[in-house]
Amino acid sequence: MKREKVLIVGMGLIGGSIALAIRQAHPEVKIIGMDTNEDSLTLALQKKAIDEKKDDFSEAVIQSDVVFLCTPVRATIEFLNKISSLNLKKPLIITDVGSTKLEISAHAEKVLPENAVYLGGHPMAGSHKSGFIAADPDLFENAYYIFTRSKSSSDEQLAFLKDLLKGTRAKFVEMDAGTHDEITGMVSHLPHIISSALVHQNEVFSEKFPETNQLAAGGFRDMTRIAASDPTMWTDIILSNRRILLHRLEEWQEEVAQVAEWLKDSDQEAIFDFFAKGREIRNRLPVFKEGAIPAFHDLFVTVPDHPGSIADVTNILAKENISLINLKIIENREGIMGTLQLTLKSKKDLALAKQMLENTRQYECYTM
Ligand SMILES: NC(=O)c1ccc[n+]([C@@H]2O[C@H](COP(=O)([O-])OP(=O)(O)OC[C@H]3O[C@@H](n4cnc5c(N)ncnc54)[C@H](O)[C@@H]3O)[C@@H](O)[C@H]2O)c1
Ligand SMILES: O=C(O)C(=O)C[C@]1(C(=O)O)C=C[C@@H](O)C=C1
Repeated sequence: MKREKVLIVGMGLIGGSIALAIRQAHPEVKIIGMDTNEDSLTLALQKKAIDEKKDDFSEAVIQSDVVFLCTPVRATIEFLNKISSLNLKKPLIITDVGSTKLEISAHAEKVLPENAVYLGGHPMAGSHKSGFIAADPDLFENAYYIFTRSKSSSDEQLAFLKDLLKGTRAKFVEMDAGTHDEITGMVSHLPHIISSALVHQNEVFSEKFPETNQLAAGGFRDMTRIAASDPTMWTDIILSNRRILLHRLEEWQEEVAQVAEWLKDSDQEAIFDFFAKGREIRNRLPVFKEGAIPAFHDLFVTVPDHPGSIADVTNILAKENISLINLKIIENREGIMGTLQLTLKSKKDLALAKQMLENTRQYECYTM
């Protein structure tokens, strides 16, 4: 098996992070990038995550030894269709990073030509951020990276892929595609639906009470961070896992209806048990081991309310060469301190930005 040329289609958050991780562990590998977003490709070239960019998918596949499909699920299925009509002259390993596995792997088994073997992949780490700008070689460190094997794949091919991905420092696990979709439906897809539903409910509510958004504190923010994720990606995911999610949504409605019943009855004991058991279960969840890096690096800075205070903050960062992925004013009331949310590229940049801003004694900084 050769790994001279790797093609990554979709140079966004996940494709970009994979390119950077392969680059770190295997600098000799030639990485070709493809994307419809020119900005992501240009940045990937600048950061040397890829050696070249290509427009012609068929030509790029034919030249490659390994293809990573890192696009939204629907596009990934379309790319499998395109590969099915190619006349491959050498063996090809195809993998993907899609958040669902059953539909993609069944399709790959059905359409792929003789010389191609498919191994499904899904790194269980990510973010609500999109594009190469948010890519990070350490994104998958200590995270689970799930493989769903196709019948035609061999142990040797799986070992080869793991070695190619060793720079991710992820923990590789295997499971069947059906189990994968059940589990991710529960712990990833359902929470994204609930988070967006909460944001929608609040939008209608806040028309009547306009102060609502200013007052929303940690609880609402924690619950709704993932509602800021990419809509194409999430439309594809939930339609691809439709059957399973319809069950989970039914159960969710029962959970919520039960709480409403207890409230109607002012059933203090049942409500207490609900929260007590909830806390106990939440506290039992395994925590990220030392070294695991959250997928985003947000620093919250309280700034005095005077003209030019945002520029003062960005100037301090610029002097240290710290680049910002995003800057958001999340609280700004006249006459009092406001809060800025600065999104930084890495844990290192976050620590440096915090230190520099705190050194001025003008800003209070915190992370969540
Ligand atoms: N974001 C996460 O947390 C996360 C985690 C694990 C897996 N995933 C999965 O990874 C995949 C990519 O997600 P992401 O977060 O990197 O999204 P992203 O938006 O950051 O990147 C996707 C990239 O694919 C490109 N693209 C879309 N259609 C294309 C096409 N037809 N041809 C070429 N390029 C195309 C987009 O321009 C974009 O740059 C999705 O399938 C998603 O389900 C996401
Ligand atoms: O942290 C986030 O923002 C994510 O949504 C990451 C997350 C998740 O649900 O945990 C999202 C989709 C993936 O397929 C895997 C991970």
